[in-house]
Amino acid sequence: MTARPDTREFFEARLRAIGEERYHDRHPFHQRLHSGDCTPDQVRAWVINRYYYQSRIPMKDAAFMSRVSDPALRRAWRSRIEDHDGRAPGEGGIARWLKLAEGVGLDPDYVASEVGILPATRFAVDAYVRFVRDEPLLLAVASSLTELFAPKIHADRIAGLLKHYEFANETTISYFKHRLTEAPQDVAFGLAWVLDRAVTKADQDAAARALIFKTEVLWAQLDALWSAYVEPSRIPPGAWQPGEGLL
Ligand SMILES: O=C(O)c1cc(C(=O)O)c2c(n1)C(=O)C(=O)c1cc(C(=O)O)[nH]c1-2
Repeated sequence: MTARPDTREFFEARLRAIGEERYHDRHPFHQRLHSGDCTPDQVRAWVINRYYYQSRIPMKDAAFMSRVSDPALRRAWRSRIEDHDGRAPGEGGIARWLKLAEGVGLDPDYVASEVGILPATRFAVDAYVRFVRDEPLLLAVASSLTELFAPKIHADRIAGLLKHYEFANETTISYFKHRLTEAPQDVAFGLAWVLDRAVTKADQDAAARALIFKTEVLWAQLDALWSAYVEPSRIPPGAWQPGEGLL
């Protein structure tokens, strides 16, 4: 006998519970960052490594769209690429991230060169891009649903950075301000899409696992940062050394 699927409401609650338990707002690195306890070099390490995640998001969205035959789904998805790449040079999330990089004293060209990224960051982020490229579309969309939990972390980050760090101002936090409006639109669409399609127990279980996988992609990046740049600091060969890539 096949197991009975969850109701739509129960399944949504199950997805949300995954965020409650596993989203990276619970990671000690974020708690340190948002409460003002990171040193300038720890903030820089976060900005450098997180750039790699940012840079791969539009690539994974392009990989996703390349597999979609439904024009309506592509139309709904494509704003994600423009959010990050902008419509002209100097616009969009990647450019805004590089403003943050400058604000913390990093040369944006160094950050954009992707030199010095931690090995585990690269592995985790590349695994996300591959997952979205290779897995069924339902799981690819489900893996984006960590964005359900992102507005809270972005709001906490804006407040925490403005309160505790001199570099924080309208320009340097503008990436996060934009995400406050972009992410809820994206995720409302993605959530409805997943809830409409994950109607068997097997699909619901697989979608929940995809979301867990994504929380692990995010968590692993912060574990890597902690291990390299917080006590006891063990910077892997080839990764960014404090003092490098400064303005
Ligand atoms: O600052 C964060 O904690 C955070 C988390 C996530 C996320 O949950 O994956 C994203 C973002 N920010 C973000 O800015 C962003 O553009 C984004 C896109 C996606 C995605 O999976 O498509 N996640 C996230």
